[in-house]
Amino acid sequence: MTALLMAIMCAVMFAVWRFNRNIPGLQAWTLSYLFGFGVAALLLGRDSGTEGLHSALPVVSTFVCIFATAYCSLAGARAFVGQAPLPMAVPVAGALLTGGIAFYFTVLQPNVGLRVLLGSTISGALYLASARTFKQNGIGVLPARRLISLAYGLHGAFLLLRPWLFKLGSTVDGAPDIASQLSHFIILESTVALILMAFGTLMLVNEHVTQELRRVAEKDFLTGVFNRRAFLSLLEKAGSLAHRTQSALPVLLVDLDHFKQINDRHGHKVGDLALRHFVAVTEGCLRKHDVMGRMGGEEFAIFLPHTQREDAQRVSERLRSLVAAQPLMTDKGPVGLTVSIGLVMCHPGEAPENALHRADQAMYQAKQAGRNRVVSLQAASA
Ligand SMILES: Nc1nc2c(ncn2[C@@H]2O[C@H](COP(=O)(O)OP(=O)(O)OP(=O)(O)O)[C@@H](O)[C@H]2O)c(=O)[nH]1
Repeated sequence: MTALLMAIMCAVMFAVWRFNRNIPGLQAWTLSYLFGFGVAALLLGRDSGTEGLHSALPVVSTFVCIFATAYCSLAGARAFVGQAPLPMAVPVAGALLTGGIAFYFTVLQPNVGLRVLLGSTISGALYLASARTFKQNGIGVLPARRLISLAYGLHGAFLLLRPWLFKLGSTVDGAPDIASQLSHFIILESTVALILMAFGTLMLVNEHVTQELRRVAEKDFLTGVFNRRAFLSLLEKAGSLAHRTQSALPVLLVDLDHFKQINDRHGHKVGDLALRHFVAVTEGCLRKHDVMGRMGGEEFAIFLPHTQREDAQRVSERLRSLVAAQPLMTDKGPVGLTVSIGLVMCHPGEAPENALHRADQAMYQAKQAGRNRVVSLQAASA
């Protein structure tokens, strides 16, 4: 039954991976289930009484497959949360060590207890490391990470305890019966843990796809900042929050100067690079909770929550001078950029579109006054 379940989960994981190859970690998790199926098939061989598992090769293979199952889970977790892959030497050394332990305690110094203790400790530690990887990366906010981290953690802890359960079982009356029941329990536990992990993995896939869809719907493809629609909706929310506290919200409209000339002189590709460069410079100048969006073409809007007019004025000036001081470096030399900025305060109760319209007027005045400057409009006209 376990082998059948593993085969089904393996096929499901493979199908999911085949259609979602860009999801980090999924390939490693699919491999993990493949090795898990290998373990179940090898154990099935033993249950049906084949000769094989009495010799060293199947025992070594089972141990290496158990190690590979656990290692691929960790590799998947690391890839999913964006950590660098471990050097290839780590899994190779781990597989050799596990295989060596299995061989040594099967052929040279037969000792099932020590063999199981060492093998379980290695894979238990790997599952705990997988749980820790998710715990350190957003477990609090994302339910899929909570589930998979719990499944990895519990399974890891159980693997570490397993040899001691056997030891305890062997000291009570009716030891052979207890050992056999423990074996069945262990297989049951592994099956349940692997099913939970598979559910967790599928939920993670769902989380990733949902985040991707949200990103595509909300973000500007070229620069990665919010698109116009998403920016306006965030501005509306921030505006109503500011309305509750009766505070004004600074809104900036930033337009790159003579951008058409950059495209004409250096080509559209350099124009695109210039837009990205501008966004990078701006993001370096803003705080974490400031929000930026691309309104279209070479026009961007920014709002600065919890900021007074004087501070917003300082931020605008700093942004203007930073952009002017940091040209885009290309193969053919630096390409200078400047921006014209319109700054207004979105007053409590004012519609975001109206504030943006006023910021646009301020920006237009900055253009008219010679560009590369900030114009701040004082009062709402609506
Ligand atoms: N490379 C690139 N160019 C773009 C993009 N979107 C809009 N543009 C170009 O941006 C230029 C904007 O030109 P204009 O509206 O005349 O403005 P400008 O040249 O910046 O002049 P001022 O705003 O008056 O300083 C046009 O040539 C558009 O083709 C884009 O995504 N990539």
